Amino acid sequence: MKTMKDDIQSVLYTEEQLREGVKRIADEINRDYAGKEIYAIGILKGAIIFYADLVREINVPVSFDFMAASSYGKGSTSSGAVKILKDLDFSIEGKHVIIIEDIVDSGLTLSYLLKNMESRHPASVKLCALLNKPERREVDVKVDYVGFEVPNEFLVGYGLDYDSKYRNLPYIGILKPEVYTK
Ligand SMILES: O=P(O)(O)OC[C@H]1O[C@H](OP(=O)(O)OP(=O)(O)O)[C@H](O)[C@@H]1O
Ligand code: HPA
Ligand SMILES: [Mg+2]
Repeated sequence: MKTMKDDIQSVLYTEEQLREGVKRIADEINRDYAGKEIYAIGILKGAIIFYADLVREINVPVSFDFMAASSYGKGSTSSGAVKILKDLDFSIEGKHVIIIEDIVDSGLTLSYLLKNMESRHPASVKLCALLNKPERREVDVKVDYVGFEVPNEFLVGYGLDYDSKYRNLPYIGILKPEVYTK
């Protein structure tokens, strides 16, 4: 029987490496936000696994909220348009917001979300992404907290999908090109 693993060319980050990366980011956040409270906005669906692991390493109070914004359909490249599919539940006015993403690729999603959040008058907004793929950047975005700089390959696992699949792989792998070019 064919398994998800058969579609993976190689493992880029093991569970252990991901744990270390998450811990490194959390340590920075704990240092920067000591004595404050955080309003953590997870971007559905890709960020949820990273989000769940990250918040458990943060030692200041964290309020949870989520947004769904989609720029990708079935393909492996961005369509350019960002659409809000689910908005925040609460106001972020006067709050210290951290936007939590799994990956920054073209930067379109995060740059759109950053502008959108800033218009709601939070006390501060920072961007946090587990993965950064700078080679594919189309718009400039400054990511404040990054776990790993990744090569220009299509990645899946630990929340990242292709065609809604592979999100539940516990590691991050490079998807075999024949899976998305066929
Ligand atoms: O920098 P960009 O080129 O904008 O790409 C990054 C975004 O694309 C993916 O989400 P997607 O829109 O595919 O939805 P998902 O999180 O539900 O997988 C990923 O989770 C980021 O949110
Ligand atoms: O490499 C990727 N994998 C999955 N989803 C993505 N969205 C942007 N880049 C990627
Ligand atoms: Mg996403």
